[in-house]
Amino acid sequence: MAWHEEGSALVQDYEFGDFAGAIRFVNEVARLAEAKGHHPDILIHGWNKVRLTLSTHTSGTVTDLDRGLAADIDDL
Ligand SMILES: C[C@H](O)[C@H](O)[C@H]1CNC2=NC(N)=NC(=O)C2=N1
Repeated sequence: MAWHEEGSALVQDYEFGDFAGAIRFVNEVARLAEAKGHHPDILIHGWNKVRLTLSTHTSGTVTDLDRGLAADIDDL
């Protein structure tokens, strides 16, 4: 999977083996976001799927803060 632009945001979709796997991933992302002070929109759907949407609230655009968080999420 890869990040792609949707509107003025970076988006990536994930699928896990089960709901617990999706929640574990979301918790890892949450810890990362808290540490960086920069947060994605997180959608948990379809039992085992997660959609992360990244944009910078203050500008309404994709900034290096988003690109940096995306790269760190890829390293999880
Ligand atoms: C006060 C707090 O640090 C700010 O509101 C942070 C929180 N997390 C954030 N996350 C994102 N994606 N964009 C922001 O502009 C932003 N601002």
